[in-house]
Amino acid sequence: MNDVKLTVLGGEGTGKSALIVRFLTKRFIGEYASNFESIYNKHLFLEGKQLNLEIYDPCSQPQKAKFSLTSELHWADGFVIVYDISDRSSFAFAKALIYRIREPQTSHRKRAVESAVLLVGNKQDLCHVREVGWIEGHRLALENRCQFCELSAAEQSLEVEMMFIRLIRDVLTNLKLKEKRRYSGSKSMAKLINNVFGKRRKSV
Ligand SMILES: Nc1nc2c(ncn2[C@@H]2O[C@H](COP(=O)(O)OP(=O)(O)OP(=O)(O)O)[C@@H](O)[C@H]2O)c(=O)[nH]1
Repeated sequence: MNDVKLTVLGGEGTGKSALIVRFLTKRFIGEYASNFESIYNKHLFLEGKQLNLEIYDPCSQPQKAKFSLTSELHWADGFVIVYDISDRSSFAFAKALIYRIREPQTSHRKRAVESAVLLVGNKQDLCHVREVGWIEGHRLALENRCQFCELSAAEQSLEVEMMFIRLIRDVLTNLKLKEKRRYSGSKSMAKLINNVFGKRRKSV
């Protein structure tokens, strides 16, 4: 069984818990406890594989969230970065998070392949008080090799599900790529050893 680990990050009150709960239960409750962190588990069958999905919902710690994040960055295979389309400051925060994830020393220290990231503009039902345009979100995502969508955890169950599935598919593609690189890496090492020692043996 493949393990897929996702972390949902974003500013305070952007709807991180609402999105996770919507995905897991198809329900929108309205108010969610925000003073403790949780890891949710779900078994999924996708692309012919049984998956053990873990979703980490950190409690809101705005100071910490901005620049430390070290354990989250090492734990997760993929990130959902959430902002609220009716709150510009949450977009600035999402931008800082994306830059942190894409910092060269973060993305290359441990990883052969970049983490999958999906930027979400939540609360689309509040578009009458919109402060962040669709194009801004799209551009930020494009410039940082992220997927992008706008949706409403409050009103759209299917879209929320499709958003998570999209990210999980990206994570699976990355895992395959990593496996392929590891395999071709060990193959070229074997070839190198064979060239060096094989040739020597012939000339003795
Ligand atoms: N209108 C609207 N409200 C939403 C939506 N999603 C979440 N909310 C509301 O936004 C508030 C915050 O939602 P949460 O899911 O607790 O947000 P959070 O990011 O987990 O919050 P913290 O953990 O405190 O940072 C709640 O009152 C939700 O009901 C949405 O799509 N539309």
